[in-house]
Amino acid sequence: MITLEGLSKRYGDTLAVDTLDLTVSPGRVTGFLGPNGAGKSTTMRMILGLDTPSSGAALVDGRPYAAWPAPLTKIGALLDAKALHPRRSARNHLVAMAQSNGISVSRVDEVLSIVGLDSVTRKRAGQFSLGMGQRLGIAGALLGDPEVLMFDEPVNGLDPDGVRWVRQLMRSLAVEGRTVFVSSHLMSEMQLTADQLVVIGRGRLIADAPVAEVIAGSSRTTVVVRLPDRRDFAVLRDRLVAEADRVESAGDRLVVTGVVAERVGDLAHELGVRLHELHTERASLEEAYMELTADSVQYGVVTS
Ligand SMILES: Nc1ncnc2c1ncn2[C@@H]1O[C@H](COP(=O)(O)OP(=O)(O)OP(=O)(O)O)[C@@H](O)[C@H]1O
Repeated sequence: MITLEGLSKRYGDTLAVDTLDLTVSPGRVTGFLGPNGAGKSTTMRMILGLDTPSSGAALVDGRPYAAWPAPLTKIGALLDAKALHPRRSARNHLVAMAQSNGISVSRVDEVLSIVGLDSVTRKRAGQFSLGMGQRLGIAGALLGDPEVLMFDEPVNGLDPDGVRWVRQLMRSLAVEGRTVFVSSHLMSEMQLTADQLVVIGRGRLIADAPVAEVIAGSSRTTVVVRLPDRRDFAVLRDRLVAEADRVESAGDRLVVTGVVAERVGDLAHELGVRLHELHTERASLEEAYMELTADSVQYGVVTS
């Protein structure tokens, strides 16, 4: 489990992270989203003790990262895939990490095989492609068989096969009961991978909810009702106007925002009106995300 308690970080005039309170729970993949400059990397660096909070605390299973005697066995992370010694081989890079945390060398070969780098273990890390570097970084995160895993943009530079592999890996780590905290700008990928979403903007928490809830909360998620009878149509429309956020008429259809399909069905039943169709059109995660973060985009393009 990762716990943030009033976590803040100030760099000069910039409040990069602003009093974040958050629990990232085990057994699920938690997506960490936010526009450029929102404070995601800074938050992750503080969790790993690479940056000192200006106030508040970032705890891994109740203790700061540095308080764990062999931290790699508690939390594994991929932050910057390029942070490698360029002349060291993939294997030697991992052996050095293992030795500093009392991890057996046999585990190095195990993780190289898990990430599909067994054929290039002697190749220098400096000659790796971006995708191979990402795989090596993921191998490093898995090295200590930790309960908590954190990945900053793990699919960056991976081909479609690699992207799918990372998705399956994250899912299986969560199924094993681990805490998986992953940042990404790829909304379609997050929609497939994450169970829970944490969205921040300008360092502040905007949302912490299951993916389905974030999507359901979007104004682009609508309920569509089709009624064959004009009088029924008017009766249901007038009733919905009283409790929905928006009701639009489109031919023999009503398009309703802010009321779930179950409620529309119950109302139709109560009013004795006949329906020929009732379904929900869900927003994509990207649409829901854009709406949530519209006010916190630091480098957005101004349109009129
Ligand atoms: N070492 C630093 N010194 C000064 N300012 C910094 C430093 N690191 C980050 N910042 C600032 O803090 C804010 C948050 O940056 P951060 O990199 O954490 O955002 P992010 O959400 O990870 O962004 P991205 O999606 O672009 O990676 C930004 O305004 C950034 O310019």
